[in-house]
Amino acid sequence: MSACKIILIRHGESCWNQENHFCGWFDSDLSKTGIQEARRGGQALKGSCNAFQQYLCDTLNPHLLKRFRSIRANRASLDLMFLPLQMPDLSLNERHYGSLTGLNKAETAAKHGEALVKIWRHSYDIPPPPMTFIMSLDQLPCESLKETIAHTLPFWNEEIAPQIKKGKRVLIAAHGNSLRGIVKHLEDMSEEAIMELNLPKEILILYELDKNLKPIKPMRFLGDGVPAMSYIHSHIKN
Ligand SMILES: O=C(O)[C@@H](COP(=O)(O)O)OP(=O)(O)O
Repeated sequence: MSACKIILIRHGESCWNQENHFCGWFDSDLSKTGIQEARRGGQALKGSCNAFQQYLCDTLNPHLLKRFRSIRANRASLDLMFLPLQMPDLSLNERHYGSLTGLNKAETAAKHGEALVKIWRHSYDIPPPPMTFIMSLDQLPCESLKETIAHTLPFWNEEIAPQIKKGKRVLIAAHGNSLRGIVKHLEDMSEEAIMELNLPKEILILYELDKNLKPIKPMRFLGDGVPAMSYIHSHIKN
């Protein structure tokens, strides 16, 4: 098998991102900026990836796909309907932010200190404080990145990897932390390195993989207005 390409894409800014709330599993709609970012992501997809054959997303994301489609209605130039959408899967959902869900990130950092909040946000195996009320017994009250990877990886191994190995070009749309989990797995990143990694929104992230599905080159950003690569190692905003 020759090198194959996959694209990862983090959704555009949601209203809760804009208001600086911890989102986790909360399904916030896109902000105006997020809609523009989705449009930019769509244009980049159209320009760069017309050979992509499978679109995988999480259960929180279908409304984002609808956004792509409504943007298409407004702008005849944008056509993403060619991409077959695999049924959204819970495995790609965002990390559960526990009792931080809905709190303001800056206020939480002011209350508990930047260092602790950075650990809650981006460490590998330290979860945020748990939710005190849970809806069902099989629901975790909060998740560390390690636990997120534990529910994402089987989907990668059982659904995504076989499609890539069959030669399909796969596009995965998901969230900041569920995608950080995939990147950690692909790049065998250390716990220290993953702590510093933050992915930009609605920027196409291209990986070229070998037959063992390991990157043969560093990730690349595609499209117009892409940030410098240094963005991903430094940008954690409150
Ligand atoms: O849950 C959230 O608040 C953000 C990421 O949080 P941080 O990694 O910035 O803490 O996730 P997304 O908006 O990508 O779904």
